[in-house]
Amino acid sequence: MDRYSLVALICSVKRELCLLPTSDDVTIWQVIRPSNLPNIPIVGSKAGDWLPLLQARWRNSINYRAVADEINTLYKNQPCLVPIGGSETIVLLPASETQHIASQPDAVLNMPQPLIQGLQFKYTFVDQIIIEDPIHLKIIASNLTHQISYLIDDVLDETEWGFEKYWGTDTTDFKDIAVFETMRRIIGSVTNRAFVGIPTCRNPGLVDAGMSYTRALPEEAKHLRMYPGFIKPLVAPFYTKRTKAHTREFYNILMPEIQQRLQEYDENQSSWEKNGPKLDHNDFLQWSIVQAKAHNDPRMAKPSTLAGRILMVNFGAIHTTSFTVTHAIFDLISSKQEYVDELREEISSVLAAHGGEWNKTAMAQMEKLDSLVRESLRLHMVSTFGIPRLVIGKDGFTTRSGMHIRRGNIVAVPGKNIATDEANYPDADTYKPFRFAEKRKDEQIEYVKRARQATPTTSADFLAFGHGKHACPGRFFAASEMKLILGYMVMNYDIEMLDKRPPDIFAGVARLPPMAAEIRVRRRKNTP
Ligand code: HEM
Repeated sequence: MDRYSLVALICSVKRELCLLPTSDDVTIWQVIRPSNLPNIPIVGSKAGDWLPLLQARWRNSINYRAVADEINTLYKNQPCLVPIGGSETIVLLPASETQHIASQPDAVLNMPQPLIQGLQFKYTFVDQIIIEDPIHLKIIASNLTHQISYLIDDVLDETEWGFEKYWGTDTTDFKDIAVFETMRRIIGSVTNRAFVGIPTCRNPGLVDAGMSYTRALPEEAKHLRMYPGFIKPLVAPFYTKRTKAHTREFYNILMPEIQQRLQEYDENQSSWEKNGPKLDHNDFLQWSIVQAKAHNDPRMAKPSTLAGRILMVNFGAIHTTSFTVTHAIFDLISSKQEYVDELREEISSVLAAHGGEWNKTAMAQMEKLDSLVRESLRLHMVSTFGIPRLVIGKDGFTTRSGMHIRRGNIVAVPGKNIATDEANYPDADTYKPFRFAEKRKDEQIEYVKRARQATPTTSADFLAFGHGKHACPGRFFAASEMKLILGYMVMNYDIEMLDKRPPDIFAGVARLPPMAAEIRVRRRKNTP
């Protein structure tokens, strides 16, 4: 064991015993303070444990499936503590608290803080101004979402390019395809088409650097979290070498495009100010430049800050979308050929009614395609826990049932269990791709509920995109992108059905698709 790991181990044991604080500020009181956690059952602990939190953390870390089962059977309707290696102990509240948590103000339950602390952004993200002033949230929620209908042609063009490049055009022989590996590349280019435009989006180095950054970050953060705040600045340079290197690669590829756009903006600024901006580029980078120039802090328009924002949105968008599309493909091809046929029928008839054009209205009418995406999100939420929030209110947080939780704790609800609860979804463990499309058509259900079955709609029973004011702002774009990619795939490729779905991978609180699994595909004849 090297000396860094030894210090990390000692610190993590001390933290378990509540002898060390979990925040970055160390005071004597924090060092000797008693436990801040509420006195409720601990998942993974056993009668007779001497150090129940520490022993449960150890057990939970080596068998995460057992944790999920225990929560589902014993703690469905009562709160519990979930200690898991590499993360804070979570105060898991029952499903009945979901709406109450989601509607709390940031000053009581904070959403970004668990993420910022959990991912140790202070050390793993180079430009802190992006964390402090996340204007990208507004750009995603307003520009990106409002521009979806204008971006459809670009997304389709990039989807075609990606499938031809990574799945091929051979209409004679089937070939083996690694689903996740090819999807992450296709989704990387498609998403970046909307972020930085063509040709930069097709640079494989850009997608690779963004994905490698996303992969390295949780691992580095896991090590850093084991240290108390005053040691972190000393050890961070050793632990963050990979994220720093991938950030540099990402910036180097983007810089020429950013410099050129900034120059173009400066040259045209006076005419744009007079006649309104004429945007040759309709993408996230251009919207960011316009926002940054209007901002009163000149640091916002620095090329490195603009590149950092693109890296941040790559981090939020590409892994999540690639995981979901991979799940959706495996779910579909491990089910029934009839489902594929039904989808093709729906897509063909809707496209025929729209002159063969994929547009916003046509896509809204593809309810089975939409339902299939939502069903896979329901069954395979990336994180087992929904809406994690840090209690920052100075008086703590009181649950709907009256339990008091002190400041500094992280609360969440069992998102995965909620999504597979029979009370919410009949036949909950069964994959029914058109479950939500059928609900939309069911006249027995009141109109408002029927209308709330589309993929991006969040609710207390559907937490794949979170819920409340911090629900994923990219979900409208993601839903359209996933529908286009999956729709294009079923219309243009034959895929050999599987007898059995390859199992998901459990990694801590995350549930990932079978990343290395392959399928057999062949381009369909007579496709455009
Ligand atoms: C299938 C794809 C996606 C999934 C499953 C997903 C899921 C999530 C979830 C669970 C959250 C946390 C919400 C909460 O705690 O209430 C979130 C937040 C976020 N997502 Fe997504 N996301 C996806 C795609 C995207 C895309 C495409 C973008 C960008 C275009 C994006 C940008 C963000 C951002 C910026 C946040 C932070 C929101 C905030 O701080 O208020 N996501 N996402």
